[in-house]
Amino acid sequence: MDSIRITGGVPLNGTIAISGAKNAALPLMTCGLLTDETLTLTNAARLADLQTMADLLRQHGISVEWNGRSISLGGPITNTEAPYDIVRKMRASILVLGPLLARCREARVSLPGGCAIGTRPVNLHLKGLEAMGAKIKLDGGYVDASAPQGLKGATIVFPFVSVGATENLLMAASLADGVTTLKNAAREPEISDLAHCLIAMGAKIEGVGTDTLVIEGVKSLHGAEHAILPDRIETGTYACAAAITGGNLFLENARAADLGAVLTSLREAGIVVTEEANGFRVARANGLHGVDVMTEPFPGFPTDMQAQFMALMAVADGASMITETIFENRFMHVPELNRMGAKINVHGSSAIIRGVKQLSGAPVMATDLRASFSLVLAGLAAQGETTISRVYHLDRGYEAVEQKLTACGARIERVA
Ligand SMILES: CC(=O)N[C@H]1[C@@H](OP(=O)(O)OP(=O)(O)OC[C@H]2O[C@@H](n3ccc(=O)[nH]c3=O)[C@H](O)[C@@H]2O)O[C@H](CO)[C@@H](O)[C@@H]1O
Ligand SMILES: C=C(OP(=O)(O)O)C(=O)O
Repeated sequence: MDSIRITGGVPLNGTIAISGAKNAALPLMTCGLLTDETLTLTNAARLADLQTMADLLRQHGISVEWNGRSISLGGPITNTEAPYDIVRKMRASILVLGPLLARCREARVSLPGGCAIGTRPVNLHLKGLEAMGAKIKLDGGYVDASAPQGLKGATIVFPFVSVGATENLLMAASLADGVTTLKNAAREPEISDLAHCLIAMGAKIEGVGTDTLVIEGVKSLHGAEHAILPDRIETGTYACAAAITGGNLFLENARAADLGAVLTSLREAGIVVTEEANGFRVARANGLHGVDVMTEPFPGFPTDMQAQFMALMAVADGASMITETIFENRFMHVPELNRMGAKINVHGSSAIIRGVKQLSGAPVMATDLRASFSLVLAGLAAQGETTISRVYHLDRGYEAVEQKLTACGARIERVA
């Protein structure tokens, strides 16, 4: 298993090109199940999770061809089962359920199970599909779903915001018979990106970007070409890298509008963020102050930025409180940051961080994707050497980490 070794203490300076978003690419790839014609996605990052999704789609009979940064997907579907061996690697695999059911009127998809950050049930996905006429049984760890007469439009009011359930039902509704209304839908930029791709494929969707999506089902969808939006979480992560090292980074392709709450918190902490053509610049001018944040659905502060922001707060002047409201167990990075000299206490869903002057390098272990990068950030700022093991978590969602950071002055290498 690979590890990453970092010798900290170098301010990062230069340009980092932001890749296409993992969390947009995964649902977009499942749109390949909605038509036999070719769907081409450009600006795709080379990430382990996209490879896993490619493996899953191939298992359904879809051809998946990479050409540089483009992925071309083409039908027909020959198998409607999503097996445990692939689904267990990546929870986003559940996103094949809606498209398979809408297209083939049946699907058997392994239940994804929990993960390091929480139990993560899929009840909202299943209830929504049932409201659209699907019959669902749980059998041997699998969701057995069928809709012999096809899916029907329905009004679905989500009791709380779910990104994945909104995506699954948005795709299913695009091919259902009649009008579907999704209320209290997620408003993440990745949902709008998915809606724009579906519209390019011939779907009829209104309310894009709002919490009410109205979808008039069509008989069939056609091929299209769609550019995946830049990764707002990768952007926020490298913004924290500039801030924590006292550096100055231009984040190329980054979209400030997708990062409102993160940039507000960075500015409150004393970080200078300046919009420029085709991106923005993040620099630490003077101090770094502790600020409180609470994770919330978009447009609030994203849970996927919580661990990285905590690493930054670990070296801020004064105390801060970070409250996690989305996942019940997303503080696995705390003991590892504390091993590097941070002073963080967890009380229920909040962490109290007392900033320290300096972290010190240590061997630490990555527990999930964003927790991994919080340790990279801590390592970049720490005195001495940090070795992070289990970096396969990092490879799920960050492209070319060592190359991007080395080009800006970091001393970081992968050790096989
Ligand atoms: C591939 C992808 O895009 N992943 C993102 C997606 O995950 P994902 O789509 O899994 O996250 P959701 O928005 O669905 O989850 C939000 C909360 O709702 C709960 N829940 C969700 C569905 C359900 O049927 N029942 C239920 O109880 C979850 O356990 C969680 O506590 O959004 C999360 C929240 O922004 C991000 O952290 C993930 O990076
Ligand atoms: C939690 C994440 O991803 P996933 O939903 O795929 O586990 C993430 O991207 O931070």
